[in-house]
Amino acid sequence: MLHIISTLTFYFTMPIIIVAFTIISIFIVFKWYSSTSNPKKNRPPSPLKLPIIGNLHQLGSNPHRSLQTITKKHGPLVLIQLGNVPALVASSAETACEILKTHDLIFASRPKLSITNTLTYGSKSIAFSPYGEYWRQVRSLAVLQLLSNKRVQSFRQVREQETQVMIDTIAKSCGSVIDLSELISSFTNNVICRVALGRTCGEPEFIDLLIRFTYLAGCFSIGDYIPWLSWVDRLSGLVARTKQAAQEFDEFLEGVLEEHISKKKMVDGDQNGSDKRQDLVDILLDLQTEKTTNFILHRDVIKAAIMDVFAAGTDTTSTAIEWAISELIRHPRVMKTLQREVREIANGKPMITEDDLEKMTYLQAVLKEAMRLHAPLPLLISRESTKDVKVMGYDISAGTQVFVNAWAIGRDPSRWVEPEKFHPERFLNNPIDYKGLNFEFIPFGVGRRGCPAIQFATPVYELAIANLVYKYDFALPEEVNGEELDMTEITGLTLRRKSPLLVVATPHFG
Ligand code: HEM
Repeated sequence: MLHIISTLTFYFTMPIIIVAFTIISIFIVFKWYSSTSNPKKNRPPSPLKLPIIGNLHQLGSNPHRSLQTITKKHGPLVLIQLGNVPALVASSAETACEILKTHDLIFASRPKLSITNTLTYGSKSIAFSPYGEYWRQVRSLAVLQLLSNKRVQSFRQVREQETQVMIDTIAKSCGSVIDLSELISSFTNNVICRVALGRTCGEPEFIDLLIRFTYLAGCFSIGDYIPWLSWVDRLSGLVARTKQAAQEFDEFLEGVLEEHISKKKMVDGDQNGSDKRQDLVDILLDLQTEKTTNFILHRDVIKAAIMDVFAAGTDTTSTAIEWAISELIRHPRVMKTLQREVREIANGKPMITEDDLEKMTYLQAVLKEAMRLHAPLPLLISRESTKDVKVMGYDISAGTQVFVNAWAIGRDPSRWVEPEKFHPERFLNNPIDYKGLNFEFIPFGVGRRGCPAIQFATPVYELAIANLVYKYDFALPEEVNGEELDMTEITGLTLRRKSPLLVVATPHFG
């Protein structure tokens, strides 16, 4: 009897549940669609989207490539939907110019993303802070005090010494296989650590922390796009790992500040003025005590500024070097032409110095070509519109996230002849540069939020590459042909090689 009643109840209630579920689902989808599309507005073309997630599933593991495919079909300005967040994708020089120049002010903010917010003291770093007075003050402080021509010059010795260390380390490999990716990472880390903190920081715990930190800064948090799914980030451990890395980095930076404060007391007390060499922390602490800026340098601001140099400066620079050397190994003709140039100009001296670099026109062309094909930050750093605006005649709402696909723009066939080919000659006798005037070539971004450290970064990688190819001939292990080098990418905070660059280096000078 009981069985019959429960079976009848099941048969009566089941259709009601199904109907209720269907009505609720239709309602949610309808609400979601009407909130993400407004028929009165002239929106840019969009690919078909799924309920709730929109186009999130189409981003894949290499979003710069997936977005290039989408724009090939729908045009150079596309509006996609990432969960609840509309996102504009610009993939041509013209659309990038509209966003980064014509409407620079409206697109000068950054979206608040939970991971970088936790890692950078509540978005206090220059790179991730929203547009406003705080960002203006801290960026102009960095530009004037840390990244000026004079300051960059003062770190010349550090760059030259660390290049020498890298070259000497390779010399010790005695023709065996070396992991050039690891060596290059440790070279850029050493340069940045010495410039920022006055010492190298090769302790395995710190290297591990830096790897975790940069990995997390490039991670995607589902809660940023579909807030009611933010529990997924907690469940996956992303939130806990981010908090842990932020705390460990803070402890490290606190130690660095204390070290510098005690050293400063000793130097100030020493009338003979013993060691007066200044690193970035010294400069920031001096500014804090002198109160020469009308901006109060709280401890968190100093720590966030140091973090900027690590987060924005290490991976980007090492990635640029890694790709350039990879392309050279794959293109023996280009490698030979470059080696001829640097070897003629250096003329047998022990090391190439920064004075030699500007005479090396082919080197400049090689580096630009490598950067065109492998922008270290392929989608720059995402922006956010602060007002409703019209772009190329389309209506873009305030709060839209913006991706400028610098990687796709560098490979746009309407701008570049045989764009997929590594052909440095295209940059010889050609004024195109990455300083922000040529929108077909923007690996450093452009405008108010463009990279403020071009002058800082270029001598680091130019010097490294010039000396590597000057001192050594490179081959792949087991006599594999250079042309066969695997160039698979992996996207994180930067776009890196998936597999480490393993090479055999033979000294050129016996
Ligand atoms: C090859 C090396 C580098 C490349 C390709 C690069 C590229 C970039 C790009 C694409 C952006 C975002 C631009 C935009 O949104 O328009 C950026 C921002 C930034 N970069 Fe670099 N960068 C490099 C090295 C460095 C170094 C060495 C530092 C520091 C010492 C640095 C500090 C910054 C900072 C602080 C920002 C944020 C600017 C802001 O939001 O106002 N970068 N960089």
